Amino acid sequence: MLSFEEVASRLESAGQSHILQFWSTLSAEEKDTFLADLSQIDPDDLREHCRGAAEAASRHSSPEDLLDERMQPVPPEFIGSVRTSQPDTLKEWEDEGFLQVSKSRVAVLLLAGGQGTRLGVPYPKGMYNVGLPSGKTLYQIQAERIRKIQELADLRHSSKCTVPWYIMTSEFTLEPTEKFFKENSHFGLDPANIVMFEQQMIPAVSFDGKVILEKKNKIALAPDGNGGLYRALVDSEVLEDMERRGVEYLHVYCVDNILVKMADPVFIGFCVTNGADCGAKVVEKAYPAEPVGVVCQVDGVYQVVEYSEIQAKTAELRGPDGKLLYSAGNICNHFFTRDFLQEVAQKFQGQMKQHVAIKKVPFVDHEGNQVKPSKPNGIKMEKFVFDVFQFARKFVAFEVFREEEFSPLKNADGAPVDTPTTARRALLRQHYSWALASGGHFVTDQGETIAPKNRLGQDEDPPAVCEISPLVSYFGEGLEVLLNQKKLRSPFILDEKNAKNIV
Ligand SMILES: CC(=O)N[C@H]1[C@@H](OP(=O)(O)OP(=O)(O)OC[C@H]2O[C@@H](n3ccc(=O)[nH]c3=O)[C@H](O)[C@@H]2O)O[C@H](CO)[C@@H](O)[C@@H]1O
Repeated sequence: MLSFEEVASRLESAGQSHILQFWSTLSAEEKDTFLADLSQIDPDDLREHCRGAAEAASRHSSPEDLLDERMQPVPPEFIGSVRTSQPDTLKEWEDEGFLQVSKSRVAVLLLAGGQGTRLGVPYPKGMYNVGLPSGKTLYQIQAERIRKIQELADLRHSSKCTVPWYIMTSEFTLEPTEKFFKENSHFGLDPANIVMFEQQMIPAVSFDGKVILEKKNKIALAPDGNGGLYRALVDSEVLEDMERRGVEYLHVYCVDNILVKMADPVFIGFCVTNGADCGAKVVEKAYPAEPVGVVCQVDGVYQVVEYSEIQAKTAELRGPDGKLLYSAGNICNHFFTRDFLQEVAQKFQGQMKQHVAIKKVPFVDHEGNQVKPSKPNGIKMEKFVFDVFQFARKFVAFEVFREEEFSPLKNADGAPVDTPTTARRALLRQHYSWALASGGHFVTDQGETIAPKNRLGQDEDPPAVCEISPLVSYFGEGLEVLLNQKKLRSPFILDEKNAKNIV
């Protein structure tokens, strides 16, 4: 730890002496922790960060910052699609994916360092229970899908494979996530195959380029965006861990999509077969203002233009077929080879774009009072995970059906979309349709038939409640033998235990 004089001189050289303005009012203990925090900061990096943030904020949304004029849609022939591909082709991709999984070459990597501000819960989003009959949280669902995909690959190839689970957390989410996993016995997974690591936190900056003080002895810090992944992979030696385990392919995904197909063999197989080093799953965008990034080209290079950075008039453009021109909606499910990640970490990480977010950042005023601002007062700089697509030798996009693979939890109930209610409904609709397709018939508690409904309206709950554990079926497979010609009493929960009793 540096001395007070050393820290003071470093902060002065970075133009940030105000950080110590309350020093004389702090207790000995407060001084100690503050000094320890400040000793970690490199003055050159800090000066550069503050200068860059203020400059980027002043340019924010200025015409030269806009990408709209330089965008082109992805040519349809560059998108693989579950919708348009022949069943044989899909099966070939799936076989290839399962082969790679069975050889323990595939890992999943969860981006879980976000603060989940829109959902408004004080704990990590993965711990959220959307109110399924089983009460399972997002983390539990994901863990069980990993267990199932391992089991399915082992059955096909008589293997004993592992799909390691890498989890990127931040200062906000690491401790509660670790605790939650321990309390839940890692949901039946071997803890040796769960690797949690932390992304970097960076200071929030005022519009005049000064670090914001959150408390008298604490600067306001925020995670550096999900693109902080690439630095964290190096800092935490995660790439070495992957190499040691023989992992070659990564499925990177965001925490809040209740329908996420962990280590999806079809997607992995599609990317591997096409020799891609980088890939993105997309769904057709539902409406122009939907808050999803669009996969497209900018100056001929593949990238995602984030929903916060596209102008409404561009998002509303339609092609001759009447469909949105920019319709390849990013669902934050990416494929990377380990080699590609290695290359990004070594060569390109420093070139990644910094995105500006103007936010309300709580601060202390000159008198030392804590203030919650009513309007935005600070700049947070973020990197985005998809900003490495431009460095890929071969980038591919893969279109999947929204109702099968995408229902994100972003907002609290009461909002019109992406809430606990819509996530729960999406999962229960899927499981209901799997049960019907497997020949099951739903009945009420009194044994009366519930008329099956093969087509449900967009916001419609299924007429019967059915939840199928991922430990029984990963994506609808293997259910005929359990459910065909069976009367299923709603609410029907199919878990490992009653699956054994049925057979
Ligand atoms: C930058 C990015 O990927 N944007 C995508 C993200 O938007 P969206 O704005 O919804 O992104 P979120 O803020 O929810 O973050 C996505 C994921 O990244 C994680 N996270 C976020 C910030 C951070 O510093 N560290 C971190 O790990 C979050 O925990 C989450 O798992 O999902 C949408 C689909 O649902 C996509 O259409 C957007 O293109």
